[in-house]
Amino acid sequence: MTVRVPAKVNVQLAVGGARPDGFHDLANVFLAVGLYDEVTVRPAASLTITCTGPDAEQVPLDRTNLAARAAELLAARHGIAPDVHIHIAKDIPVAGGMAGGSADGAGALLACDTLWGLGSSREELLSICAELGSDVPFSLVGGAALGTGRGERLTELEVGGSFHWVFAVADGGLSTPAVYGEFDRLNEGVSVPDPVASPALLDALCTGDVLALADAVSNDLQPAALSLRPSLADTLAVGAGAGALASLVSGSGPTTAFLVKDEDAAEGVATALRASGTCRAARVAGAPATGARVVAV
Ligand SMILES: C[C@](O)(CO)[C@H](O)COP(=O)(O)OP(=O)(O)OC[C@H]1O[C@@H](n2ccc(N)nc2=O)[C@H](O)[C@@H]1O
Ligand SMILES: Nc1ncnc2c1ncn2[C@@H]1O[C@H](COP(=O)(O)OP(=O)(O)OP(=O)(O)O)[C@@H](O)[C@H]1O
Repeated sequence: MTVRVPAKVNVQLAVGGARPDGFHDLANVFLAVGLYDEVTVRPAASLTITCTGPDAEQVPLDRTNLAARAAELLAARHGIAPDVHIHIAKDIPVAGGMAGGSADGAGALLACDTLWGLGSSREELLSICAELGSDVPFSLVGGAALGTGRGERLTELEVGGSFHWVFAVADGGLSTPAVYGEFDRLNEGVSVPDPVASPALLDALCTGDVLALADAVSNDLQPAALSLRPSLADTLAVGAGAGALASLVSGSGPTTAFLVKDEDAAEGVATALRASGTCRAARVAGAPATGARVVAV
């Protein structure tokens, strides 16, 4: 049973002050992009995981892997043993701010639910996703959605066209809690406003207007990611100089995202990024992408 799950970019990430539970309230506009992990599950004597792909050695193969946790949570809810082998074919950068681990969690959940014939409702699956992590519900749903609360409460959004993106993959990852911690440090003594979704941005998604979307994108975690990884400013400058309509850090980074007009512009920006030596790789991807779905039985 194989499930394909997309990466995400946050076209708006408005971050409120730290909550008593350590999380931050968000207005998080997710857009699924066409870079995918594939999660395959098959019956086995016990729960085991393997992973292949360019970043595979950075992926934990124990029970802390979000795919393993998804299988365990689903099995526990149904009083069965999580005896599956999970294989992750990983193409989403690890610790890159593109929700790669979340994609694997959502993928394993859907794959196990299908393999075990449980037929869980969308609501049941989404509630397990929210338990796994703030980004996991969106990995299941895909397309575009506004996430509120800590990002797990989703309202699906209409997208009136397709968008072209280039992603610059950085050397090494950034820890999501460390980036939120740096956000708190940079905002110490400042009254952080409640996060609100931008009407102009939602409108640009709805109409498929790339220029309006480029004007409206924003990421409140970008200053924190740049503070922890100042070299990302060079990558952003290369993409902007090569004609990207918008250049921003993807979520908590360190992947940087470049919105471009069309496929030709994407190739131009990707070539400039590769030649610049400011990133490890440049990947072209379209959006919106569909959420987790079974691709092979
Ligand atoms: C940066 C984003 O990727 C944007 O979509 C997400 O907000 C992060 O989502 P995630 O990786 O699924 O994060 P979780 O696994 O839920 O939380 C990891 C850690 O990130 C911080 N965190 C996460 C989400 C949130 N709304 N506020 C936070 O402060 C907390 O320190 C938390 O302990
Ligand atoms: N299946 C998985 N794939 C990758 N990392 C995982 C997985 N399960 C757990 N992890 C752990 O989670 C950490 C963050 O990895 P991940 O690729 O999800 O980061 P991210 O894309 O920055 O996340 P997000 O954008 O949701 O904040 C890794 O360093 C790793 O220790």
